Amino acid sequence: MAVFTKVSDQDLSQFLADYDLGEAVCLSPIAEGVENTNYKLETTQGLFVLTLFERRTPADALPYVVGLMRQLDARGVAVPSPIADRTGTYLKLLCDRPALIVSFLKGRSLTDPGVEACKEAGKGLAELHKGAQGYGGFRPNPYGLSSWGSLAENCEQAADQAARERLADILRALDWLTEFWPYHLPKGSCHTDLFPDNVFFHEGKLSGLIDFYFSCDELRAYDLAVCLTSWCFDRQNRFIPKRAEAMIAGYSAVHPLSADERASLPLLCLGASVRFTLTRLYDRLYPQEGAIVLEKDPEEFASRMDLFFEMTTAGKGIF
Ligand SMILES: Nc1ncnc2c1ncn2[C@@H]1O[C@H](COP(=O)(O)OP(=O)(O)OP(=O)(O)O)[C@@H](O)[C@H]1O
Ligand SMILES: N[C@@H](CCO)C(=O)O
Repeated sequence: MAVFTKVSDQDLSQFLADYDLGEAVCLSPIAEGVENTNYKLETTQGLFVLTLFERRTPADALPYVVGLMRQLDARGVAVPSPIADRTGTYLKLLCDRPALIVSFLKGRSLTDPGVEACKEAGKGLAELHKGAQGYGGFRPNPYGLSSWGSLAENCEQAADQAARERLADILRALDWLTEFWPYHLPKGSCHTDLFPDNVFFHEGKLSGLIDFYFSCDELRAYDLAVCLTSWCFDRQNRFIPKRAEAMIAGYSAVHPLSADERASLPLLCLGASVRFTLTRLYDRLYPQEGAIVLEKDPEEFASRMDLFFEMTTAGKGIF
């Protein structure tokens, strides 16, 4: 359960006084997530999500995120609608944290998505990329390639023996990535964290994309690689090529994917698995005091990193 910051009834009623959302009925902590504090907020006018942004989501990044969500929402992509207060302000302070209210979306995420769900997710990502076209904001990726070296150094400073061994693999992968990163591929506003837990399904159809707080300008094919790396493994952590095939087909049906982008996918999947191994390792080595949070296992992505390293260095395609 990710609750880093507790909001009292008094804090909440003062906060809500600026909005046209009626009176608070119930504020309940949300049991998923590792990054920010999330509450389900019920008011006399309906259901919402209240997010307080924590250490990986700095206040100066949020106008980009909210602007992107508003554009996607306006273009009919299924994302939560940001809610403004009476003065038209979306981002406010609550308990000394930047805070945002968004609409509550229907549906549930899948814990073990099959081939059809992977296809839908590929389509959903492509709709997001299409809907983001022309967005005027700019945010470099705070957790992109250029950040991985210093994240690894920070991890090294607090590493135990097991972490040290993994860091050696990470550094080896980083050398490869630095040498061959395909900077020339097309960029756009990307989600960069579209894991299965950030995609909702309702009655068998994709019903919502959430958690835009890492959104930034990135290679679009890297965004697809994040999805491949997080959706296309089974519960035993085995890569399922049919899921990857369906996801790429779903994406390509909505948004073009060049031969060059496609050929770069194994390397970009290696990058994505390095990113998530590192941030998970960092969170394990530097836990936040007083936080209620379910730790995510760095090994899950470290073994995916091994697989994509092998694929990339052997010059194999994604299947
Ligand atoms: N708009 C929404 N509508 C309904 N439920 C939501 C919404 N936003 C978030 N949630 C719920 O809150 C949970 C956590 O949200 P979110 O993924 O944004 O948190 P996080 O801490 O950033 O997590 P992550 O570990 O994925 O980065 C989601 O898994 C979902 O159950
Ligand atoms: N989706 C990420 C958390 C956000 O950094 C993970 O599962 O590690």
